Amino acid sequence: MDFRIEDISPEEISRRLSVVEPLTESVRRLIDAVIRTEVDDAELIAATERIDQVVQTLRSRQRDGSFGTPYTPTFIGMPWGNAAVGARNAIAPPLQIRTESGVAECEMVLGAAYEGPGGCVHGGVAALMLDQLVGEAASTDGLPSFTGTLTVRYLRPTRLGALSARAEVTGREGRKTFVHATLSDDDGVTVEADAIMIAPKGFALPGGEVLPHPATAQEEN
Ligand SMILES: CCCCCCCCCCCCCCCC(=O)SCCNC(=O)CCNC(=O)[C@H](O)C(C)(C)COP(=O)(O)OP(=O)(O)OC[C@H]1O[C@@H](n2cnc3c(N)ncnc32)[C@H](O)[C@@H]1OP(=O)(O)O
Repeated sequence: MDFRIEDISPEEISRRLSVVEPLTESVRRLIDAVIRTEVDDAELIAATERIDQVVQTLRSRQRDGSFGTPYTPTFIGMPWGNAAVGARNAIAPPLQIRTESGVAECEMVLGAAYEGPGGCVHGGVAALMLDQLVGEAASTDGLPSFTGTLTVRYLRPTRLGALSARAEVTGREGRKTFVHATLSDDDGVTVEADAIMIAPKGFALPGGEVLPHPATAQEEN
């Protein structure tokens, strides 16, 4: 995993987010509109041309490859291309995750873009959201962890609409953190998951230097 440092202030992060988050929301509205529109073919073709013009403008200056996760020197992460929570990623579900020691939770409203079985949330989307939540719950002590194993049980279909999710650390063993998570609608839990999260041994800087992971350092001492 590459580890890139970008030396910017929290104020500069907020300024950048204040510009890109409305853009991402606008693209989310576009995705929903494309799925649900009933305009005629001529309007669809005209819309395609207008959207392609916007894409061309955005591509006039573009980074190579993916966005990555830059960190500030004080370890504020900027995972803005992330598939689950990226502030610049309109295909990410709209999640505002809150964390406290060993716990991560959020409410969300999922629309047409997240459909699997008719009218219901796609199982992969449910797993994506729970994967992110278990990762954030496991990382609340500042030791980021990878998902080693994620076991998901779909108890009943999850209707699209207003939902909530919660993950809680249930145990730790060396570099392993055990986390239980649930996705719920108004009638209760629809999906539950158990994860074994593993703190990696270190982070590779672009130059090849590896920063030791604090949990590994504890193991070695
Ligand atoms: C810098 C500051 C940041 C600040 C804070 C930021 C917070 C930021 C929030 C992030 C939130 C992310 C949420 C998204 C989470 C993903 O989506 S992560 C992406 C999906 N996962 C992956 O790509 C992981 C791929 N796998 C790997 O990289 C490696 O296999 C792993 C998981 C790092 C383990 O490798 P390793 O360290 O070499 O493991 P190893 O030494 O063999 O084993 C260590 C222990 O783990 C066990 N283990 C190993 N693999 C597994 C496994 N797959 N399943 C179960 N147990 C396993 C072993 O049995 C062993 O157990 P013990 O013998 O100690 O009891």
